[in-house]
Amino acid sequence: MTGAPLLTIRDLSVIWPGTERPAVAGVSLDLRQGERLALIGESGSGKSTLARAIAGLLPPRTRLRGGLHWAGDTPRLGRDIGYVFQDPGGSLDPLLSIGAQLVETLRAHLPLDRAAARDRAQALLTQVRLPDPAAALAAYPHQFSGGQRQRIAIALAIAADPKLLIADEATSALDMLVQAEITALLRELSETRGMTLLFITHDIALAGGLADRIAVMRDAHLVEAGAARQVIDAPTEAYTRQLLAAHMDLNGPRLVGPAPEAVSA
Ligand SMILES: Nc1ncnc2c1ncn2[C@@H]1O[C@H](COP(=O)(O)OP(=O)(O)OP(=O)(O)O)[C@@H](O)[C@H]1O
Repeated sequence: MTGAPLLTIRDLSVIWPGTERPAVAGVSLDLRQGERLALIGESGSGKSTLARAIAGLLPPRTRLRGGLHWAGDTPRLGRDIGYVFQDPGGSLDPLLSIGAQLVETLRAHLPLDRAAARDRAQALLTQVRLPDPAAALAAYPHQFSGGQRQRIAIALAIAADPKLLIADEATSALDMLVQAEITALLRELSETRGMTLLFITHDIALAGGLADRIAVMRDAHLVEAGAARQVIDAPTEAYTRQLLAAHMDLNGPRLVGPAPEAVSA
């Protein structure tokens, strides 16, 4: 179930340093507590820029207009907001064991001694379904597959129990089977923790299988936002219909339905 607004975005525009054209232009959108919102649109439409604005991850000289209004205190990245990037390498230090990275992150945000942090690290690796979590604590990032590294990056992102997790094309570099597994994991984590999920993808089918609501961006603007089923079954915008048609032609999986793991063969 989704609840009260977590974040209200009003007329937000973002211009990157050294550029003149807004990468996000006049976007208004609400993010509700506990919901899964998919942000879709083609490459360059402004999805990551919007996500970075929400996470406070834009460089200092970025020009920002309009408002981001949080319910409660302004959240801190890493503590209240978790961010998972397309390339898990961006979040993982190749020279540190997985256990050391998780313990460091946990102790930076929570009042835990080393032993308690290590127990919590192992529990997190269990939650993201990494095989043999105890052994994984002593291993290094290069010893894992791309999908496993992404599971570890997700464990790091949720370590401090954030209220919002942003998955920015987090499954795009993975093959289809692993992509479905990671998407199912993100759904499960958001459900069991009551954590809001902002899922960014250019894949409307993936969005439909995961999200409560879908927001569609095109050329820096938000062109459509609504319940996932409504956006997919009865899109109001020609651009959304184009995105759907492009996917239909690929004869892809059903667009709205149970999580991928629950679909019978
Ligand atoms: N670091 C940056 N400096 C300057 N301009 C940027 C930067 N990052 C993105 N942009 C510009 O902002 C616009 C929106 O890009 P953005 O990455 O937000 O789109 P996107 O929809 O997330 O695309 P993709 O799916 O390829 O990541 C593009 O014109 C892009 O060139």
